[in-house]
Amino acid sequence: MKSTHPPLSASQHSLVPESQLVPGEPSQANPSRLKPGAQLTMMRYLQDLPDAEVPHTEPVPPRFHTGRLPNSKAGDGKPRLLLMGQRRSGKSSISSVVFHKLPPSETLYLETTTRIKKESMHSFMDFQVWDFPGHLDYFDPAFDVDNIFEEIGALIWVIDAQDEYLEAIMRLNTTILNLQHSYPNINVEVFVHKVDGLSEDYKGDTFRDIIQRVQDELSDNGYENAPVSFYQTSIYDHSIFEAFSKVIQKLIPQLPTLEALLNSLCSTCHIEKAYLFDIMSKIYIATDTSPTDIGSYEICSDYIDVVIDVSEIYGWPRSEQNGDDENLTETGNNDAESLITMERKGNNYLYLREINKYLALICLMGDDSPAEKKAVIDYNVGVFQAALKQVFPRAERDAADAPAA
Ligand SMILES: Nc1nc2c(ncn2[C@@H]2O[C@H](COP(=O)(O)OP(=O)(O)OP(=O)(O)O)[C@@H](O)[C@H]2O)c(=O)[nH]1
Repeated sequence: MKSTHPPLSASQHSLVPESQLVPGEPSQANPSRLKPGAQLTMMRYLQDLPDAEVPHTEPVPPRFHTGRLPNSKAGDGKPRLLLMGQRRSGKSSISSVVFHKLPPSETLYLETTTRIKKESMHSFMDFQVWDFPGHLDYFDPAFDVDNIFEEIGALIWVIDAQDEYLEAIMRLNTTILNLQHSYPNINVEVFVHKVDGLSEDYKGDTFRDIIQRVQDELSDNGYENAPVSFYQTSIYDHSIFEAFSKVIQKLIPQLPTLEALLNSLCSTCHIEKAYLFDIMSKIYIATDTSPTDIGSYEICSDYIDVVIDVSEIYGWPRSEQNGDDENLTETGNNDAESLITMERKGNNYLYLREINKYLALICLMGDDSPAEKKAVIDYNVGVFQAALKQVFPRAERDAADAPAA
């Protein structure tokens, strides 16, 4: 079938770079609404300003995604996530729900953690999750602080929003200040947790109050730019997965490349939103740069569950071959089990394609994406998959080495 759509290319950009815009001339995409006279007066006014405010040009270090692990000495690409916070704030529940698929209601029976629980996760990248008991003071001289913080990717601090949180904030502030001193690059991710039990108004107020208290303390100590982020989370909805997705994304050096590839795929195939999911945890490791809403994430995440359930019943052992180009099938997908489904859900088409053992691509398409385009989408997703192989060669190799599922 011949198609008029060009194949996907990572270097496709249709936007005019900002540097090519002539200053003072309205761009075609955004024509000035000022009349020529008014524009002239404004130009003169700006030129005549004796002391126009000059923006601060000192290079600001990247606060969030740095393209490398914030604190990995060994550089082995195995980040460590630390879960810390007060007792009963929900740390073990989070780890069990996200990484072990424990139904949220069963976290009621989890026992309190008494010693540091270390778990290794093997997925598209290997990482460790360390669950800390709530009562420990990690900066006590009895602890080897370097051993704990030396190679971490992110510190996730869990605050129970349904409980008194002042003490939790005090401990968080002390921890951040200590870290700023010795390990300023560690991402601190604050989960304002258990928000499911709060009314909308109270939830917003609590969230703002916590942010304000932490930021005030940091700026009082001269750390305005500390890499601290805040999320509202609950294990009873998708918010915990979405928050974890954002935490993990900051640890993926290839993120900008993945986003560029997904952007190209979306514009080439008229896809509204594309997510690259880690199948095991349902964390999305990248999405295109169009605005994300929790609704589309929820649809995609539920869809993965359905596909996994169905493939457990009707799946087949994947090929052990590491598909060379000449062996590729028409869909370009010979080396991993592939599952393609188009389904109408509301006004959307959903498209899922297993990219390798660990990753699945899910695309949301609007009403204007008729099923006839599927061949083009298949082709472009095949190209995307080939590009991904170069970005994540390790994941592909492991997928091929691993015993058939
Ligand atoms: N409502 C609500 N309850 C939660 C949530 N997450 C955890 N919980 C409950 O909080 C309680 C404590 O959870 P744990 O995971 O044991 O807390 P922890 O921080 O690991 O506690 P320690 O091991 O003592 O440090 C459990 O009863 C969970 O069911 C949440 O998102 N919403």
